[in-house]
Amino acid sequence: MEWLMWLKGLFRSFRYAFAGIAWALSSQRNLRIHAVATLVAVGLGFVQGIAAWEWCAVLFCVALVWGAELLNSALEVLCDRVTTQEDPHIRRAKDAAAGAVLVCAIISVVVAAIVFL
Ligand SMILES: Nc1ncnc2c1ncn2[C@@H]1O[C@H](COP(=O)(O)OP(=O)(O)OP(=O)(O)O)[C@@H](O)[C@H]1O
Repeated sequence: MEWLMWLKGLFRSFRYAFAGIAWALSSQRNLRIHAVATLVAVGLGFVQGIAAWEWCAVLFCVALVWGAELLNSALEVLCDRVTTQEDPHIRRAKDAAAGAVLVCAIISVVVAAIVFL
């Protein structure tokens, strides 16, 4: 029955992860923008009948941006738990995390232009 406990633990960690995504989607405006961009990119992919390597590039960018935004959201929550007072360290941490999202988003726009235009 050890494998059953292992499976239960696995499903529990999936549930936590989905809860994190649901929370971020409901509270983070930028993630909802990424969700719309993802639907547009996947829709365009089907309409244009893009090649397998183009799907790989598009889906990699989708994962990159969603991952960066989710980590950015996690960091924002932690920062706000530390302090909501003006603090230069918090500002740098939040700005750097936002910068990571921006880099991923810019690269994704370039990849989308290469694949779809
Ligand atoms: N406690 C703080 N001390 C100093 N600067 C802060 C603090 N909290 C936020 N900031 C500044 O405000 C910016 C926006 O922070 P905020 O927590 O409002 O994120 P947000 O607007 O939800 O960002 P995002 O659009 O990336 O989700 C930060 O990048 C940082 O420059």
